Formats: sequence, structure tokens, C-alpha cells
Amino acid sequence: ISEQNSGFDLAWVSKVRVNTQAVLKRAQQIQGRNKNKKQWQAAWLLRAVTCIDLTTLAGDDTPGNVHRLCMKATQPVRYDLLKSMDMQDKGVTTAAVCVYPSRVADAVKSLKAANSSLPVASVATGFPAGQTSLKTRLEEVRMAVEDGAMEIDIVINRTLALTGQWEAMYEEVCQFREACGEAHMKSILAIGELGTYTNVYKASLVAMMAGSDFIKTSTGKESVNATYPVAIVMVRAIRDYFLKTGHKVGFKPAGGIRTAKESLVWLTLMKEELGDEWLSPRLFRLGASSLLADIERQIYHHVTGRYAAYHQMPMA
Ligand SMILES: O=C[C@H](O)COP(=O)(O)O
Repeated sequence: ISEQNSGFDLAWVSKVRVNTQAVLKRAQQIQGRNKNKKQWQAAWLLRAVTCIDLTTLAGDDTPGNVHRLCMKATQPVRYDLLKSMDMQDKGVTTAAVCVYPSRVADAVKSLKAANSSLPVASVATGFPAGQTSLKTRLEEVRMAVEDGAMEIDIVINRTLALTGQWEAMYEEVCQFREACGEAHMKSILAIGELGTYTNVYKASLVAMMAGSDFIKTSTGKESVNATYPVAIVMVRAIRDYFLKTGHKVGFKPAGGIRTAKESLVWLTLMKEELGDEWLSPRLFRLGASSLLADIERQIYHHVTGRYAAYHQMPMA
């Protein structure tokens, strides 16, 4: 059993009721709150880069495009821009690369050849729908780990969540946790398919009780992915779980995050709801396939104008 596993607490899960109006109000406040002073914006954007799980999850992925993704992850921001920010020697990379299980070996090989220790994250357990046998889903986790994945993004069983079989969901996630071994486990809730905020909160709790290192909003393949109201529900579950058990669980919004501006709202949300400790890749990731280009563009815009050095950021 993982250290993070606190055991299944049916009484806690059963009494959860989320106040939808309060959640929507808070999400609106956060979106209006992105008032970082202009001179700090490049520094915040660089912080966002270091939290990205740079992702490719496409049917036409090949060793070639996975290799390019890995190279981009090891040098996500142009040298001249880093130099302008006095960050050229700081080894700025994304947090990880994220691929399908069948591409893990390609990513590991590319990163090794580049002398990079960047972790490879693999989606697994029948991503995105999770509708394969438990045996197959477990085998997929073990294979990804064997191929060198250091992080596994599992999808929860939505059928169990939607039919209120929370203990059965807990048991499954515990088995995934065990199959991950030393690899970190992120549990994808696929919030667009959970129906209610109360279900989102309950699924977050159960995933954490079963030992998840992170809870993640979405696969990026549902019609609704990372939204701010859902994030409020999930980060409050993280906070409540921490207060009750002392375990710090990370948060990964993913799916449809495309602009630098959005990445700043996500950082604001983390800072205001969970505090500075949750602003590092250890506890915060942005899952995204098409975000980096816009961040790089905006960093360029800021460093050619007014900016402040990264190490002067007003945070811990
Ligand atoms: O886990 C990451 C998501 O699949 C990425 O979604 P995206 O392609 O919409 O950025």
C-alpha cells in the first residue's frame, strides 16, 4: 500500500454535497483576478512552462514526432529569451513529456540520447475511455513502467463512479497504484463524464484515498475538459484531504488549455486556493499539447518590453 493511501472512508464520501452556486462564484472571481503586474508576467509564464506535461496523444504519433516533442521539452524556451531573463544556465525544461504506452520506449530513448533525466509520463488503463478489462488495464500499467515510464496517468472507471460504487472504484485505483510500483500515479477523473460537482468531489476523494500522487481533470478527449469551476471542486478536495490526512496531493488540469493567459489563471487559482507550495511541478502540472507556442510568444513580447528577473518573483 502506498504511503499516500489513507484507506477508504465511506462515511466521508457519503456526506459530500457541493454547493454549485458558491463554486461558480469563486471560479468567476479567480478568472477576474489575473492582475499580475506586467513586469512579472514573463517570470510567471516561465513558471508555467516548468509545470507543463508536454503531451502528444495522437493516433499518428511516431518515433519521429515523439523525438521532436522530447527535444522541445528539454529546451522549451529559446536561448536568447532565457538569456534576457538571466535564466540561461538554470536548465529550464518542462515538467515531463506525456505519451501513449506504446511510445514510452521511444521517448525514453530520445531523452537518454539527449542526456536528459526528464520523466516520461504514460497514459494507461485503456485511455481515454477505460472500457477494457481490469486485467488488460493493469497489464498496460506494468508494461509502461517496464518500458521506463516514471509517471502513469490512469483513467478512473466512470461506470463505477456514475453508479455510486465508490468502494469498488477505490479497490481498482489501489490495484493501479500497486501496478505503478515506484512510478508516480496521476488519476484522471474525466470530469466531463461525471455528471455533477458532487461526483467530481467524491471521485477526487476516492482517488486520493487510494494513493494517487496527483488528480487530473481530463483526458483531453471528452467534450468538456479542464474548467475552472471543476478545478475549484478538485483543489478544495485536495485541501480537505490534506487537512484531514496530512498527505499533499498534486493537481493537473488538462485538455483544451491553449493560451498563455489561461496558464496564468491556472497559476492564480493554485496560489489562491492551495498556496505557493502547490506552484511547483512537484504538486502542479498543466497537461497540454498546444500551449507552449503561445507562452513562448508571450514571453518574447514581455522580455522585449518591461520585465523583472525570474528570481525576483514575489513568491516562495
Ligand atoms: O493529458 C493531456 C491532454 O490530453 C492534453 O489535451 P490537449 O491536447 O487538449 O492539450
